[in-house]
Amino acid sequence: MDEYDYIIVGAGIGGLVLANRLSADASVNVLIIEAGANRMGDPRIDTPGFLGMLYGNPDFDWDYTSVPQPHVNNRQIAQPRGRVVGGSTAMNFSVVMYPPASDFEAWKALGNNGWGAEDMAPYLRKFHTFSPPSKITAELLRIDRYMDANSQGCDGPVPVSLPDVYGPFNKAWDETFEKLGWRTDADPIAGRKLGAFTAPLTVDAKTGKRGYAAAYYSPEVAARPNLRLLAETMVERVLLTKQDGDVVATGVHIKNKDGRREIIRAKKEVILCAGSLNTPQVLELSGIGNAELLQKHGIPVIINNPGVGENLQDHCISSISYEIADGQVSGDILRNPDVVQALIKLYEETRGGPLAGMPISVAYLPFVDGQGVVPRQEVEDLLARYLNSDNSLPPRLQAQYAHLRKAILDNDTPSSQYLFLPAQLHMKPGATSMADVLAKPLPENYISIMILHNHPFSRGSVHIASSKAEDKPIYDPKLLSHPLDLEILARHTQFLDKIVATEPLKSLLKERRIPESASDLADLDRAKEVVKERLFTCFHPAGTCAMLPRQMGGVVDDQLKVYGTRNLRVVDASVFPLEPAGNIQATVYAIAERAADLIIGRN
Ligand SMILES: Cc1cc2nc3c(=O)[nH]c(=O)nc-3n(C[C@H](O)[C@H](O)[C@H](O)COP(=O)(O)OP(=O)(O)OC[C@H]3O[C@@H](n4cnc5c(N)ncnc54)[C@H](O)[C@@H]3O)c2cc1C
Repeated sequence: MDEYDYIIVGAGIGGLVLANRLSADASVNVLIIEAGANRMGDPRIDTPGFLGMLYGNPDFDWDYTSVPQPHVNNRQIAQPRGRVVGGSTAMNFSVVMYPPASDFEAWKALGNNGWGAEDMAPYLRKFHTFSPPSKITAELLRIDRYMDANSQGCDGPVPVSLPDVYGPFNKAWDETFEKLGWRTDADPIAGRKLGAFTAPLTVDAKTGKRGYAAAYYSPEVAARPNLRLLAETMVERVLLTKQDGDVVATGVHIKNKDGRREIIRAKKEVILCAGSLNTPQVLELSGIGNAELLQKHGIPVIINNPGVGENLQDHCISSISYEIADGQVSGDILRNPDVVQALIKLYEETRGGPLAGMPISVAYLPFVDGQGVVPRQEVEDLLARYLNSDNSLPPRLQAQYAHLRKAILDNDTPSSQYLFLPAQLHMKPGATSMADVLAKPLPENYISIMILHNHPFSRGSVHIASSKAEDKPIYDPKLLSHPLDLEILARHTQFLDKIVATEPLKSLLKERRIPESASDLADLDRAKEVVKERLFTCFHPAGTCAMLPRQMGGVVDDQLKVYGTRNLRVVDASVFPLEPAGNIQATVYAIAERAADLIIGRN
C-alpha cells in the first residue's frame, strides 16, 4: 500500500504550487492526484489563441452547466473548468488582474488573521516573472505611465508579459477613458487602481506560449524522487477517522483510469485543491457537509457543517458587441480558415501574431450609470431599498454585506471591471455554451465590451447530486438572485453608451449592436432586460468552502484547515470568504503560495 507525507487532490493552481513548494524539501514525500490527463506540451493549451478548442472537450473540460437561473430568464449558463494538469489555468484567458487592497482588508476583517493586503502583497509577486513589453507595445499602451517593471514579480515560475498583440482599439480605449476623466497612473499591482489600463497576460514573451500553473511542474521539479504525479485518477473521497475527538485524514480513496479503486495513505496531511465546484463535492462524499443532505444520499456524517458548498459567489458579466468601422480589424476575421492558416504559420515562424495572446484592455470604475458616477445619496437610497438591515440575514451575510456596502459607497473602490474584447459575443435563451458565446454567425466584424460586477450580493450553491463521485454536483450560482446585482449591473451597462460615444473609440465603431435592443440604454428597465438576456459568467466561482469563523458558516479556518479536522486543508478558490474584484487567478496563486508557507511553517 502506498503512503505519502502529503496527498494533494487536484493539479490546478493550488495543487501544483503546493506540490512544487512542499517537495522542495527532499525529506518529504508528496503525491499529487489529478482527475484529468497530463497534457503539458499540447499545442492546444500552449497556443493562447487556440483556447476555443478546449471548451466542452472532455479531454480538457469538466464542462459544467448551471441549473436554470430564474433571475436570468431561466437561462442556463456554462461554467468551463479545467480537467487537466494545470486545471482552469490551462484554458483561461490569461489576464492578470490584482484586486484592490481593500478586498484583502475585508478578508482580514471577516476574522482571517494573516490575510490582509500587506500579508498578501508579497505573494501576488511570488508566483510570476514579469517581462517588460517591447518599445512599440509600451508606447502604444502608454504602459510606463502606470506599470513599473521593478514592482512586478521577478522570480516566480509563471511568465507574465504584454506580447505584441495590441492595436488601435487598445490605444483608443486608454485615450477614451482619459477623456471621460478616468486617467490614473497607479500601478495595478499596488491595489489602488482605478481607470483604464491593459493588464498583462500569463504568456511567455519569448516563446509566445501560455504560462500556466503547470510551470510549477517543470522538468526539474517533475524529476524530484520525492514527488509523484498521478494523473487520470479521480479522488472519490478522503478517508477520515476519529482520534481523541478530532477527525483525522488518513488517506484517500481513488479510482484510476482503468476503473480500479484503491486507498492511498497520508502520514501528515490531505490537501484538497479540486476547485470551487469539486472540492465541496469531495468533502460531502467524505462525510463533511450538511447532515441532512448527506443522510439523504446515504453518506455517514463525520462532520455536520452546512456551510460546505454554500456561499458560492461568481463574477457575472453583461456585454454588448459593437460593429467596427470599415478598415478596422477584430478577431472576427478568424472565421475565415485561410486567415487562421496564415496566423498559424506566422505564430510557428515568429512565436508572435494574434495567436500569442488576447488583446484585452480593462478599466476599473466605481459605481457609474449613464450619467457618470452615481451620486452618494442615490447609492444610499438603493442600499436602503434593497439591503435588509433588520438582522434577519444570517451572520455570514450580514458581515459580508457590511463590506460590500462600504465598497459601493467608496468611489476609490472599483465596483466594476470593463473589459474590451476584440470579437462578437452571443448569448442564447435556454442554455448558452461556450461554443455559442464564441461563435461568429454574423458576417460583420465586431468588438465587445463586457462589464464584470466586482462585488456581487447574490449567493449560490454547489452540492452533490448523489453519493457517486462520477455524478457531477448540482451547480446553482443563483445569478442576480439579489436584486441589487441587477440594479448595479444594469447601471454599469448604461455607462457603455457614454464610452462608445467618446472619441477616439467612437470613430472606430459603427451603429450596429448585439443585441439590437441595446442601441439606447437610457431607460433603466431596458438596460435590465439587456443584462438578463446577455448575462454570462466570467468563470470565477469561489467561496464554497469559505475561510470564515465557523459560527459564520465557515468551512476552513485561517490556516485553511477544515473545521473539526486535524490535518485536512483546502487550497483553491473555494476558500475565498468574499469574491475580490477583477479576474482571480493572481489571487488564487497568492493563496496557494501563502498556504505553502503556512504548511511548511515559514509563517
Ligand atoms: C474559461 C476560463 C477563463 C478564465 N480566464 C481568466 C483570466 O483571464 N484571468 C484570471 O485571472 N482568471 C481566469 N479564469 C479563472 C482562473 O483560471 C481560475 O479561477 C483558477 O484557475 C482556479 O484555480 P483552482 O486551483 O481553484 O481550481 P482549478 O483550476 O479548477 O483546479 C482544480 C483541479 O482539480 C482537479 N480535480 C477536481 N476534482 C478532482 C478529483 N475528485 N480528483 C482529482 N482531481 C480533481 C481538476 O481536474 C483541476 O485540474 C478563467 C477560468 C476559465 C475556466
